Order: sequence, then C-alpha cells, then structure tokens
Amino acid sequence: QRLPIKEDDDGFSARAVAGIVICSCAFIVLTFVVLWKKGYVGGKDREEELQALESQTGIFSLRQIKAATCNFDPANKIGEGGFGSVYKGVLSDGCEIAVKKHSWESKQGKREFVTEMGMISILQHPNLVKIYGCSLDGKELMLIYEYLENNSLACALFGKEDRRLNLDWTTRQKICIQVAQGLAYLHEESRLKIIHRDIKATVVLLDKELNAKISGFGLAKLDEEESTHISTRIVGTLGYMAPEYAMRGYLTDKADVYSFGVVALEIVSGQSNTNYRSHEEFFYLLDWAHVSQQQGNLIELIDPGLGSNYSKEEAIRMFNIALLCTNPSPTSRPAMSAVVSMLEGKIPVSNTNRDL
Ligand SMILES: Nc1ncnc2c1ncn2[C@@H]1O[C@H](COP(=O)(O)OP(=O)(O)OP(=O)(O)O)[C@@H](O)[C@H]1O
Repeated sequence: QRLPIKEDDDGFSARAVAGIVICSCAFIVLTFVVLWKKGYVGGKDREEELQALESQTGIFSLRQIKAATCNFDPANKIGEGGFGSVYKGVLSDGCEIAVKKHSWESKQGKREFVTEMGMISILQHPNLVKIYGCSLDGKELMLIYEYLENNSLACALFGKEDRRLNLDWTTRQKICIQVAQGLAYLHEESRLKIIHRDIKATVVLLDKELNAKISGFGLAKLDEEESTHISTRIVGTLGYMAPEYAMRGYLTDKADVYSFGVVALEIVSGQSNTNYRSHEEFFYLLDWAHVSQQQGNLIELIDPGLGSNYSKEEAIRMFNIALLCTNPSPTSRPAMSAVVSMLEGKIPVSNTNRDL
C-alpha cells in the first residue's frame, strides 16, 4: 500500500537530471528526423533506419510498442504497479521488453516517470534493472525495460501457488547478496549517491537464472551532502519504511538499509511482512521476529518450505543481519557494503547484542 503524496513537493532534486536526459534524447531524434526528411541522411529504407535510430536513442514510437505487445493484449500483461500496468513485448529484432505504462492524469505518475527515466539511465550495475528507453507518444507515457523472466521476488516467495517458485536456500542466499550489492552500488559506488526509498520484495525482479535486479526507481532521490535530510514529502510502502523517515521525514541511505532488512527477513522466513498473521497480537513479521528473538526461538521462523535443506548457520546469520538492518536507530544500522561482507561470511555480524 503506497502512501499518498502531497502534490506541492519541494524536494524534487532529480528533475534536473531527468530533464537533461530526456531533452538530449529528444534533441538527437529531432535533429535526425529533420535531416532524414530533407534527405541528408537515410538510404533505401529510411523507415528501417529511423526505427534503428529510435532504439539507439531510447525513444520508441507508440506504433513500435503496440506491435511489440500485440496492441497491449491482456494476455501480455505481466504486472500492475501503482501507476499503471506492465506488459511483456517483443521488438522486431527479437529483443524481449517490459513496458510500464504511467498514468498521464496523475501528477505523481508523471513525476515518477521522469525520476525513473533520469535515475536509471545514469545507473549501470548487474543488480539494477536496465532501461532501454521510453515512449512519449500522444497521451501515452511509457518506460521500456529489459524483460526479466521470473517476475518479482514477492511473486516467487509469496505469490499465488501456481506462480510461486520453490526457491532453495542457495538461491535465496544469492538473491539476498545481490540485492545488497545493488544497494551498495547506489549508496556508495555510483557517481551520484542515490536513496531508492521504496525497497520491497515487489521491486526485486528475477531473471532467467534467478539473479536479482532492483527496479522501481520512481521515488529515488539524490543523496546530496548539503541536504538537511528532512523531507516534507514522505513516500514509500507501509511495512518497509524506516521509523525515523515515516515519522520525522529524516531520510538517509539508512532508510534503504531498514527496508532491505525487512526484505531479508521475508527471504529467510518465506513470509510477507505486511501479510504475516501468526498470532493476533503480532501484526507484522518484523514484530514477530523481535518476540521470537526475545524468546530465543528465532529458528521457528525459518521457512518450513525449505525442509531441512538449508544451512542453519547461514539462515541464522541472515536473521541476525535482518534484525541489525532494522535497528530503530539509523546510526546502528550497517552500511550496505558491510551487509554484503556479512552475508558472504567475510566479516562477523557486528553491532548486535541480540542473542538467538
Ligand atoms: N522488467 C520487468 N520484467 C518483468 N516483469 C516486470 C518488469 N517490471 C515490472 N514487472 C512486473 O510488474 C509488476 C509491477 O511493477 P511496477 O514496477 O509497476 O510496480 P511496483 O513497484 O510493484 O508498484 P508501485 O509502483 O505501486 O510501487 C512487478 O511486480 C513485476 O511483477
């Protein structure tokens, strides 16, 4: 359940970056179209050349997208996000794509479209979903991504029974490390430091080999050093938001670390944090994990679907890391690069006094 957004946002620092990216693409296409129409460029088959150029610059025509998705055939619908549907498509060169439609009516939908386009086109990492471009034809506002065959982590872990994947322990461990690596890149390695702000199991997509790629950059924000870190616009998803951000608007990269901790808990338990009902008093999985930890029987939360085919040591370590990441105090949460090393067993799980 996404939180509503006040439309008079004053903290939209990604707009400039996104504007430059889109303007540059539009300028290149426009220049080419003018030259092409005047006959300065283009050979026998100008239509083909224009299409090839469209793909290179990342601007797709509505015609191309309609052809790729069989006119948005409901059979090609693969998901539903907060601002519209997601369709699978195949371009004329055989390349598989995912097309995310954004609502033109909603200001928030347009804002997220621009942020996502700007952010993700400047970021490149094996654990971030790739964007191929966009389509801005008429009233349709669409983002075009690489298609990931195995849907989202949420679907794999707690989707409908026929769509759920029985992820084994090694795969869960790999996915958890890859999400942590993607976040470490955003926070510590990319030229622009970025806070994703909406890390959850539905934005972790899985490719053919079940490698994890982070998507959903519509709420991402630049982490500027001079910023006060106080947001007047609180956005994110209930059940995954860090308390200091949800209650006081205090936003740092440690808010993503908290959300990651919730995802790690979901990976090891196979339960959704927001839907978990184990006991009437305990609504969220995270609450239940704290109670189980106090009672010293955290092990009972490990996904029973794993049977006995998992490493107890690694599962307990993942629980410990998840609880460390969801520490109520942001300064007690580790940096994502440290989380990667802890998950890999290269450094001990530190700053935790939680006994198991
Ligand atoms: N590149 C992709 N490849 C395959 N499936 C995708 C891709 N992108 C999105 N999907 C599917 O579409 C669903 C919705 O994605 P989308 O990013 O629109 O929404 P969301 O992030 O879950 O929701 P919200 O926008 O409300 O936060 C995903 O959970 C996934 O199942």
